[in-house]
Amino acid sequence: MIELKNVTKRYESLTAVDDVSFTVKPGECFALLGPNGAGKTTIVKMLLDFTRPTSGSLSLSGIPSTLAECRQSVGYLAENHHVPPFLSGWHYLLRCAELLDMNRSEAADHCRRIVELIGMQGRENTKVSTYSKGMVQRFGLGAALMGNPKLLILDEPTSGLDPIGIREIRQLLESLKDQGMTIFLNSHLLSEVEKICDTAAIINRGKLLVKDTISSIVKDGETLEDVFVRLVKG
Ligand SMILES: Nc1ncnc2c1ncn2[C@@H]1O[C@H](COP(=O)(O)OP(=O)(O)OP(=O)(O)O)[C@@H](O)[C@H]1O
Repeated sequence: MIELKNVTKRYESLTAVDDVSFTVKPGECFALLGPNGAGKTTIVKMLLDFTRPTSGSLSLSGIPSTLAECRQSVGYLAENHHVPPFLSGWHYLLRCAELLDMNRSEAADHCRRIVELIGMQGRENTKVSTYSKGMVQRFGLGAALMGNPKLLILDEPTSGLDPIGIREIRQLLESLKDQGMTIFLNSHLLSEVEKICDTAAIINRGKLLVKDTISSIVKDGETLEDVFVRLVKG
């Protein structure tokens, strides 16, 4: 589903991503982990073609990341995604659907399905300004799901959320995963990653330290946080 082959990204003298290769298979729930400045967002930006690698290549569903068609089945939720507070959640989703060239009645049918998927039935008609951060994030995820993606790319989906909001997003991601969605997420919340994800990669200063199943990375008696600290501190 996702393949990085010897990807390097330099910003002048800084090597933000250094010869990174890994794959994420269809149906996998994958977390890209690393300390601040490790290169996680730079990898996401290259997958979305917001920036291009200095060398190496990235592909989605076998199609190079530089070609727009590779993102036809991709939903993306940026870190600190903004949902206009003066709209209702329903109107926000409806606007997103209309941007996808659906007519009003198709858009309404589709949005009803999305509202159900994100578990916001009964709350969709109140203004976003009255929502908790977890609810706002659910609507952000709803927008990312609008084009019926097969792959979701989420940059820090639980950033700034309280434990209840974090749990809401986890439950939503678990249900999407059960429906066969491939999920690629950047996160600092290692305990959450351990609960949701099948596989993870840890990068530090642009270099890949490990990419494997969580069960292979985390040995008996350890947590993902223990492994993370051990590998990153070297
Ligand atoms: N446009 C840019 N120009 C110059 N340097 C950049 C640019 N974008 C990122 N960097 C640098 O590249 C490195 C990797 O940044 P990146 O944002 O990918 O890290 P990150 O792992 O996502 O960090 P965080 O967890 O803090 O979001 C950092 O040193 C950052 O300062």
